[in-house]
Amino acid sequence: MRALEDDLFPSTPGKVKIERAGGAMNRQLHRCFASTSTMFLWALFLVAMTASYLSFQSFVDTSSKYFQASWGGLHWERQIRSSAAPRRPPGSSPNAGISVLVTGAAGFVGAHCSLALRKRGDGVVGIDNFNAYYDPSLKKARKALLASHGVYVVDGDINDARLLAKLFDVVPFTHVLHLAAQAGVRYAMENPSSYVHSNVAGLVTLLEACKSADPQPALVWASSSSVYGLNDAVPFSESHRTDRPASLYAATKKAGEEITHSYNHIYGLSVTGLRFFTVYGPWGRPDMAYFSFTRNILQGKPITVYRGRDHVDLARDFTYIDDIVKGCLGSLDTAGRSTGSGGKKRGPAPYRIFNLGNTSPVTVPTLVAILEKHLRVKAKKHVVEMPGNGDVPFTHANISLARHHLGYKPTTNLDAGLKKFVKWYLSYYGYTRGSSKSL
Ligand SMILES: O=C(O)[C@H]1O[C@H](OP(=O)(O)OP(=O)(O)OC[C@H]2O[C@@H](n3ccc(=O)[nH]c3=O)[C@H](O)[C@@H]2O)[C@H](O)[C@@H](O)[C@@H]1O
Repeated sequence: MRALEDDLFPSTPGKVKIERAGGAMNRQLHRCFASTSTMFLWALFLVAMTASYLSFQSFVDTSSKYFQASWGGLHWERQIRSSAAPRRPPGSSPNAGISVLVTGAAGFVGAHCSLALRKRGDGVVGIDNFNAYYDPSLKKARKALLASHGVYVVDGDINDARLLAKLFDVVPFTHVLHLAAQAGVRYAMENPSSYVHSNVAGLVTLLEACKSADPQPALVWASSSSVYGLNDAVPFSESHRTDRPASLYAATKKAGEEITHSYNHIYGLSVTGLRFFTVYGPWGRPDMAYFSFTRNILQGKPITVYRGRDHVDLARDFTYIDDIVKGCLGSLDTAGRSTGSGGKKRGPAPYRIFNLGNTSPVTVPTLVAILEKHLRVKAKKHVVEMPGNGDVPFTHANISLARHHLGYKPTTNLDAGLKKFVKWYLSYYGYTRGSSKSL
């Protein structure tokens, strides 16, 4: 047995060695195990530390976001309520007065409409994201002008569903005048996603808030003459084709018309879409031709005048801001009620589309000649073929429908309107006739 044992487990130095080696190995394994478990504990400790650090960071982030948020809090809510309260002049009906949420209130048309609504005693709350598409200081100046008339403009984005829900929570708005958008026909080739972000995603976020609000507001919003695209039947009438947009900008505005229709159909939201025709005037948009031409002419810089095929001048149905404001307010006043509440439709609601134009197109060279006259400076014109950038050769509005339903009747021609614009421009940018900055 022993021999067998010795055979099987020979008492050899090797065995002894093995035994010794096994003991050393055990000790090593033990040590190794001990150090592994120490390492494991350390790792656990580190993971726990990292996790608690991260959750502390996220707490700090969340709370600092909360504390830094430009909206929220009791004081903010008081400002919103006060701005939204109609203040009809003494003697008028106590029930009169609507409460309007104006998106894009620090924009050109938004600021003018907000002011006009406030002046006639309606409640107005604005929202604007003050983006840098053009000089935000002009938007801030418009905001300051509105503030001096008691209109509060929230610094926020229409894509912020929480902010919109909060606004509808604080105020039962009767109307939404939706003017926030990524504007500009040619910029769509440079920054296409900004058009989808504001004109499609932002619109849907706003519609979701409107449809869920109780009461549901009536919506009036800015579409565009650009939806007529390649349509060449003139003057452009609401019954004409709008399925051939010439630019992404136009396509997003056309999409907006379809999207608002679906919300009207499903949720009973009252919708009025307004197709604006090249709106201009004081406090205007620096990216538009009349504005940038004025700046360049005054600075002695050349202007680029596009010309259509076969040397035909481009023409626009330029529409003065005061006429557009009347069309917007007329739309708010005649918008039927939304029928739904809390996201449920209770019956059919109005869906309307109107052209808001001037009905007398003017060529771009004539626009330049009028500016030269009012500025008393000759322009350095650089005439080039119209690049394929989404521009259409002309626009011309038929406004019969708006005249009939809104009492819309434009009264300012391009010469009179540009005279007012130039007066504002010179004063706003500090030009005085005869001074060093003079004409
Ligand atoms: O009516 C509309 O739907 C659109 O009107 C304007 O678009 P647009 O008519 O292109 O206005 P401008 O950018 O002021 O251009 C007016 C005319 O001047 C021309 N132009 C523009 C810029 C320039 O450097 N040179 C030039 O000849 C354009 O081709 C166009 O014929 C607005 O910019 C859009 O936001 C709006 O939706």
